[in-house]
Amino acid sequence: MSSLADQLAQFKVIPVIEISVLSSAAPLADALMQNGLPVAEVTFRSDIAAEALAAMKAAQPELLVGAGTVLTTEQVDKAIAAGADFIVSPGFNPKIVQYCQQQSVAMIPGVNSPSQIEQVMELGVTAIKFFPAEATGGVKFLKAILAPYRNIRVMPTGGINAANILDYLALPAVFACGGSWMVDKKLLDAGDFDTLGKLIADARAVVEKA
Ligand SMILES: O=C(O)C(=O)C[C@H](O)[C@H](O)COP(=O)(O)O
Repeated sequence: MSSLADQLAQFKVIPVIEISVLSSAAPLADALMQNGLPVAEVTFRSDIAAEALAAMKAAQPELLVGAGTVLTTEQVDKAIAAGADFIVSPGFNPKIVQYCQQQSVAMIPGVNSPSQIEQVMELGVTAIKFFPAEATGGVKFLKAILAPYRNIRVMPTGGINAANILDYLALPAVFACGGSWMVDKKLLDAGDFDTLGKLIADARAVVEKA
């Protein structure tokens, strides 16, 4: 089976979603499928994240759905039970990385320094999230910290949008970027799936140029 990074690389942009209204989950899954971006990272920032993730999988079983903002092993259990295809964390918590390895679920920890990169490498991790990408120093900083490391693949997230995503995707180590601009929370909570559908299709069109 191909690695998680290889699977995510086909989409180039991963919608990072915060769902607060459970009834939005299924139509959002439909909008992602219908507009050419069949992938999602559902953040555990909301209380209903696990239910929303399960509802998205139930509506569109082909959708690749990860759990984001996973901060505890209990959340890993919840995400797996809900049908998560992968786990993402904003930071590097060795306990969570090792727990995911024991559970055989693919996991991408967040890092933003050379020391953290070396610590994740120690655990056999080869795909990392660079978070918060723009606030940490953007493409220039990422290029500089990656220079010494050969086998690391990166998913920058945080402050990425249609105007800067191609600069990140131009780096050979970057397999995809996380971004929330095409799954805007206000539109989601208001149930405006027409506008969301257009934003999703536009995001897909932008990364096609990479
Ligand atoms: O919670 C996490 O683990 C995240 O990665 C969430 C990020 O902060 C954003 O939701 C994505 O960043 P933006 O595209 O700037 O909105």
